Amino acid sequence: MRGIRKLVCSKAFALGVLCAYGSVAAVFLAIGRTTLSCGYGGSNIHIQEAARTSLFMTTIDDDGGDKNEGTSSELNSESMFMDDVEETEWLEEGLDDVTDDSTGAVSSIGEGRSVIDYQDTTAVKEERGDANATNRTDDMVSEALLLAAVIEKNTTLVKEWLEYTSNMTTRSRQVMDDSNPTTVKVAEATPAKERLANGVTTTEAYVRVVDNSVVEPTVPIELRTEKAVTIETHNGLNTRCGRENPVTQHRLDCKRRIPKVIGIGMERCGTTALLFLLRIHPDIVHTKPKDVYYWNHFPDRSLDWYRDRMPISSKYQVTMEYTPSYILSHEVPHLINEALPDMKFIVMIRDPIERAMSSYLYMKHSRRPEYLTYISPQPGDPANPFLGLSFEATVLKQNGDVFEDNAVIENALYESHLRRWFDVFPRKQFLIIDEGVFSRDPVSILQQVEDFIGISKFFTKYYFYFDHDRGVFCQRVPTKRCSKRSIKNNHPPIQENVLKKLKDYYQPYNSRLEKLLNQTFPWT
Ligand SMILES: Nc1ncnc2c1ncn2[C@@H]1O[C@H](COP(=O)(O)OS(=O)(=O)O)[C@@H](OP(=O)(O)O)[C@H]1O
Repeated sequence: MRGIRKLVCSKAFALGVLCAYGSVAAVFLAIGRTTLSCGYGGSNIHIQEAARTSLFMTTIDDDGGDKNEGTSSELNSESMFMDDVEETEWLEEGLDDVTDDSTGAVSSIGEGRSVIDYQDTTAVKEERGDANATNRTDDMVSEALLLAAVIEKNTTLVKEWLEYTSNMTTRSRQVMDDSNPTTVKVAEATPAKERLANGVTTTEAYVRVVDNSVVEPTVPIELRTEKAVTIETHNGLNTRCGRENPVTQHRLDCKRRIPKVIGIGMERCGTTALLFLLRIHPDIVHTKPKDVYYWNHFPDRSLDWYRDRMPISSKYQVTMEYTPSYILSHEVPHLINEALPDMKFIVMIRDPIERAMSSYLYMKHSRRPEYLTYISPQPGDPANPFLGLSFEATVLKQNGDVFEDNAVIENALYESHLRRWFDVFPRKQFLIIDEGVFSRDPVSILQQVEDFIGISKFFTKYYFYFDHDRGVFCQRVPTKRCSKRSIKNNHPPIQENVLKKLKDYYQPYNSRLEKLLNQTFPWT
């Protein structure tokens, strides 16, 4: 049965907010009803309505079956949500150039502001007329604030919501209790569909509220506006540590933490892109730049030193660092195991020949001497020995054999590298990702990462778009960002005879890898 309650907030000023809880959390506004307010801390929330805007909400019961359908294909193309999105470039080499404005990202929805006016909570209580009214009122007010924040993209409301939820009574306070690992959490508001008819744009959004005491509180909301409004997602309202709110910082226990997840490989396998896309998850924080090199370059320094390299996180977040060169080390697995035996590891791998070409091009273009010696120990021009050396001359010795000691080749012997780690840690502590799958369908991979790390389910296709010029998926919200330099498959062709030699060389390693991982790869 599909649902049922409809809310209209039109030219007449708004109205009321009711959140009904049962098997679903439902929210609706009613025209001309009691005006409600959130009477906490002496402050009321008033949102003014602009003329000619109507807001129309429909909630759908959870047996509707189609709550999340339609969120993918429609969102895969650039839509009206892109209109006023700023594009910011990011660099492959590091993420430190990227300003993180995703914290509590809120922006004006522009014209067509809707109005919600929350007044007396007791009215809600009377309306409900049952014994649990007080707790429910708290929930209702919380939901109302949240919705207002979602709809209005209003920073003040977001803060109000955070403050309010931290002052909630009984059941909700219990939820916020330190001993309880989960908390009331707003995960997302995801626009799912958009229709334009008779000059009216209708946007359907899904608001996901994670609350460990409410079952299935996903609330689909339909917004109908006479003018197009931009609905974007605000991430992690109550899990991220903000800069300007000491109360919230205290509640979230904001401090630096040792990572729970480390990306250990492989270089040139999309590791920067993975971390970059992961970063919009409200439950993840990561180092900038991504490589820390603690375990392989500074193992004599203390764990406190390592911790100091980490970003500030809340107690609801997971800290990550990604140093792809760790996987090559013989000592690092043992060092980590001694100090942090429960560590989880992410390893990205890729067609070894593609990886070799990517590595070659990267080293060659970087022109850094330490890289150039990797390309080939065969001297060329004495003044600049490796510049201009071809891929073929880099991967093959003068006698035509594969140059197996060369890092461009050797790093892609995934099976032997992984085996050293599997000897030390249980297999279940590793997530192995094929870059080919990641580049085609990053959302499925990001969802696997969510499961692997054990964080909330957040990722949908809404957050990403495919950049046809670069050939890669990029971040869509809160701002549009993409790799500056990545142009996928921009590799020069490899001579047939060299390609065959490389395929033959990697073949036994690749089949051992498939056995080790009990998994097949298109490039084996
Ligand atoms: N979104 C996305 N999806 C999939 N793959 C992507 C993406 N963005 C970048 N790339 C490709 O990743 C390659 C760089 O890998 P790394 O970031 O691991 O390189 S590094 O080790 O940190 O230098 C590099 O590969 P090549 O272009 O073949 O060199 C990038 O193109």
